[in-house]
Amino acid sequence: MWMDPMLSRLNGKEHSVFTGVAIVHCCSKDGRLDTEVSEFYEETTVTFSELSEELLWEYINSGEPMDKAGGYGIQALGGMLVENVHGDFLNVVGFPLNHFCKELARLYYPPRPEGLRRVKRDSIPAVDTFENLSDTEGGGSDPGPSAEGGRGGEEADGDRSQAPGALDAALNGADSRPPFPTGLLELMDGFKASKVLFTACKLKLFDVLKDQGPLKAVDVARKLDACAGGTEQLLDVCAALGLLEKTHRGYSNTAVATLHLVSDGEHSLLGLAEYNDAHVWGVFTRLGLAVREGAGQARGALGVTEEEEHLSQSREMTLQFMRAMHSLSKLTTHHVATAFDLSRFTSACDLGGCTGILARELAREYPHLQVTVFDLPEVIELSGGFQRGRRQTERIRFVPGDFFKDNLPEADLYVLSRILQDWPDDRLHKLLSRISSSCKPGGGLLVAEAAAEEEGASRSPRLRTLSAGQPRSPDEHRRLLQRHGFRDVRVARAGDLLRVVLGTRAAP
Ligand SMILES: C[S@@+](CC[C@H](N)C(=O)[O-])C[C@H]1O[C@@H](n2cnc3c(N)ncnc32)[C@H](O)[C@@H]1O
Repeated sequence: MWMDPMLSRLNGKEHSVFTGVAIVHCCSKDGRLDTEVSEFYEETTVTFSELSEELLWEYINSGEPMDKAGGYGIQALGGMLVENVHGDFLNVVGFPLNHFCKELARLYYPPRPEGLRRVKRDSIPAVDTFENLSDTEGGGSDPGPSAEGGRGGEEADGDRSQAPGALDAALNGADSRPPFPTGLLELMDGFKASKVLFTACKLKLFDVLKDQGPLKAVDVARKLDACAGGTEQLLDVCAALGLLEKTHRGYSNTAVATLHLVSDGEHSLLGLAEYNDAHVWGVFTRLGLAVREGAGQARGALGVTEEEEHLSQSREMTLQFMRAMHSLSKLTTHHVATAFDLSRFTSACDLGGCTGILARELAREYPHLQVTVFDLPEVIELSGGFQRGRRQTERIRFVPGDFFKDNLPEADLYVLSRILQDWPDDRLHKLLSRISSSCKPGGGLLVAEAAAEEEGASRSPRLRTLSAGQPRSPDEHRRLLQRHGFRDVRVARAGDLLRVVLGTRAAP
């Protein structure tokens, strides 16, 4: 449409572009036509430049129509009309393409329940913009004053003019430029996404939205007692990361956030996020020092297990560690307890059993099993806090001790869940040899460890701690148990994260 009469009214003003889009998804089911309508709204603010009448006429006389689908053309000469865009640039040009693509992905590729949806890099707002966190308007793309329309103009039209060299290369069927290093750039940016997630968790953002969402940014800021500009940017990045939903009514939690990021959820991973932020983040910042000077010089990043380093520290840190282990274990205990039929055993001892969460699952799954949780005294002392609200079965008992020094409780099944990978070989062999001595012939050893990379584990087990131990292949696990007197060693996958190994103690 021609905008001449409107131009003089917009000159130097701020204007909101508000677009509503409905996606109608149709499919036929048993001869019936099913339809699903997904609607969303996108609001973007355009600040128009203050132009002299002379310049305005230059633009009007250029015959360049503002002919976008209900919006403004900001390409070529149109670029000089716009001073600032706050929000999605494509929405101004007439269609909120970024939001539209996200909606399509949500409709046709819903997030896998166990993982966060990775949103295409282009649509993730630049986290660097957090540098300007004041409440004054600062974000958004700036098409710049150039009469050529700059970057914005090219994107709006999809009319990317090719450099002569590129055209030659295309014609010759050869492009000498290296492929765009998307994966590498994502890797370099990844820590920002983690920090955004940790910060949102720490601020209890997902709790606020769970109880009161959807909320506008300014209301979230008020509830968090935080700066409005910074809160809005945090909310937008969380939305781009698939943690929040943004509509014209405000922000609300996505299903994955409701399930895993609110504090009182049955499947909450908040404890793990808090621990990673408070402890693991610091450990990894010392990685360079640990690599250069060795583990002894820079405790924490290499060679010293997480728990060894911090269990000697404060009670709060021990609790934080236990909350992290507890929330992670909740995802895996059922798989570990049921990977093999353990009904032939009548007593089990979970060495390093922490809060007792696996013990509870074992007791639930095997009604005749008595389970002992054996862990360091400071951990056992705090384990009571994790039993609240649940009926503590009489078949579970908690025993304090050090598995390197103290007598191991008697049991016909010993369990080591996520223990071996944290220890260097000498400690690991010491522990296995102590278990082997305590275990009677016919008894069992059940080991659950992170699956190694080659088995398609969703993330590298090595990355988990960069600790002194190492992830092992199924064969390596088999040999390890055989070396310590266990036979009939069987290996199974336990969900996405772990591998479970079961061996039977041979007669000496
Ligand atoms: C990585 S956590 C694993 C916790 C639990 N097994 C799980 O799968 O979630 C290691 C556990 O081993 C315990 N631990 C570490 N050193 C120990 C020792 N020397 N004796 C007994 N327990 C120990 C820690 O307190 C912690 O609970």
